[in-house]
Amino acid sequence: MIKRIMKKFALSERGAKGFLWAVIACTAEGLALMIPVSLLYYLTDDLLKGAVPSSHYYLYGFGIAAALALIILTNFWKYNATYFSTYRESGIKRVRLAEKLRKLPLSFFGKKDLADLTNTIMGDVQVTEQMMSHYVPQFYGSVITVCIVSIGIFVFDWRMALAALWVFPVSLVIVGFSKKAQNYFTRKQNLASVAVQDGIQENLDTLRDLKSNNAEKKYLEGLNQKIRNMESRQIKSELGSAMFVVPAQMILKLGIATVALVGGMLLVNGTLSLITFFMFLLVVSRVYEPLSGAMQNLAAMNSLQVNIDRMNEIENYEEQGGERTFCPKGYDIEFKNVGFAYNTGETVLDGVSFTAKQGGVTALIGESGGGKSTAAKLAARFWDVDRGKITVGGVDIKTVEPEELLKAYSIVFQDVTLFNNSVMENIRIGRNGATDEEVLRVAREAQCDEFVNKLPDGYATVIGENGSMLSGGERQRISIARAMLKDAPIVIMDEATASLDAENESEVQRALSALIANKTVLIIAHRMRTVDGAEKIVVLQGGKVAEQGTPQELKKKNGIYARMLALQSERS
Ligand SMILES: Nc1ncnc2c1ncn2[C@@H]1O[C@H](COP(=O)(O)OP(=O)(O)OP(=O)(O)O)[C@@H](O)[C@H]1O
Repeated sequence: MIKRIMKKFALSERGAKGFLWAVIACTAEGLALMIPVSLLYYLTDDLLKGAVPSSHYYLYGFGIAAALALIILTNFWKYNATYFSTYRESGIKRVRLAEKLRKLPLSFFGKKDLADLTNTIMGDVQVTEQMMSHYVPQFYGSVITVCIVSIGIFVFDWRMALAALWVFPVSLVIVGFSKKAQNYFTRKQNLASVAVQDGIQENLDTLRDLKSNNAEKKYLEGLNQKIRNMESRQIKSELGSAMFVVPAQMILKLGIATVALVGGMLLVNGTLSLITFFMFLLVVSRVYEPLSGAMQNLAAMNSLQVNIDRMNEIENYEEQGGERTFCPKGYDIEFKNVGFAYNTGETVLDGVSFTAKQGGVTALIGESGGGKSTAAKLAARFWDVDRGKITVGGVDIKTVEPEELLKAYSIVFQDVTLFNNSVMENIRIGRNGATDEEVLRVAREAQCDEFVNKLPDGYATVIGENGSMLSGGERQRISIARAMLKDAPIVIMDEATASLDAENESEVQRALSALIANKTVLIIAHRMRTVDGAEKIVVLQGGKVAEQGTPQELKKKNGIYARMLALQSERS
């Protein structure tokens, strides 16, 4: 049972137990609320007989006190079981999802956009939290309460019980039928709202380009259309829910009418006592309430499965696994007949084989789109290869847990990511726990000192979101300092010196040569000047290795590299 609850509502074992407990608490509260009805029944019976016998005074007094105490206690229990356990579970869920995202391969993020993922971690968890605390246990609790009360009232009078209870199966069937339609509406509504979030985020990210291309107006028109579409989806979803909820609630209310009608007829032909009739009127006035309330949120409750499915999609996605230990024999990186395609299915690398030797620089060059960045990312297991293998020191990197593997890598990306924190902390990300002195040393070596000292608070200056206060070259130097601090045996650089002016570049190059001594260095370069000192050059063209060798060998070969070299020296 616990396993089924865990699966149905995507709960942890503790959460499933908490949910079961919450349903029991809601049932107990529903039953406790029936005690005053029974007391009223006996009291009316006494009054109809003439007077309340004095021996019953204590009974009623005790009954009222006990009913009150039970109602308060079960209410408190319900509150505790539903709200507290759900909020605890939501916390666990958010952490679990975030933890899972950390372990997912980048191929997953290629399929999902950021707005969609944020929507799942924040939005879907919040909807589930709201439903699991306010409506779902209450719904199940009220259904169980009705079942228990039904047994009781059948014992009293089966004819009246039928008149009172026929409405329950009918309204539950309507609820059941609406599920498919509700799921459809919710899915469409979710897609529309993710499109709006995406649009807003994209608008903010690309504001500068939109303005400079005078494309803002056209973009905003598109965004307005998305917002209108979301509005219309929301209205359709509400209408779709009302179409089922209103009839189901009306049918529930019909139960009171049929009790009055059947009761009146039975009273007239003398087969029903007045007190039983009165008791049924009391019961039907109470027993429909919780179910009718729960139906009000039927739409959200029915569509809860959509939210749960979206969370499960993340939780069930296959992680990049592997050993938690990485003991290579040296750090040579070897590509062996590597083939790879992104989610789009188009082959990006095909039969790529080369070795990047430890203690030397291997430069990847070639036409734009030739697969250089892809090869570098595969070398760090950002994606797994489709064919062939990549080894580091003889160990297939597919067999090593990515977090463990990346401890051996320092990576300087072309598009540097900086955090809205101080320069000092932005560099320290390279090695958690590095002392201020160590950070200052690498910052000096990466030529950061001069520009950082001009900032208002030096190394303590907070540099804005993604380093918005800094120039491209400055951001890149911070990222180089980070890599230096990490001091890992493998260095991957994606045109790391692209944004530096000539003077800075030669200084950073000098610093880089200190960083890369006796390391395996894979550098993606567009400028031939950067790669002239490399031990090996690999030319990638159309996803295949077109040439490889030392710069001298390739110059002699008079092929692609020689042509690129000639072209660039012509330009400069
Ligand atoms: N995340 C991705 N999803 C799908 N296709 C991608 C992705 N990244 C790159 N590609 C495609 O893979 C091919 C190789 O891209 P890659 O970035 O590896 O080339 P590159 O040689 O580094 O190019 P450049 O010199 O312009 O940076 C290109 O056709 C590109 O469109």
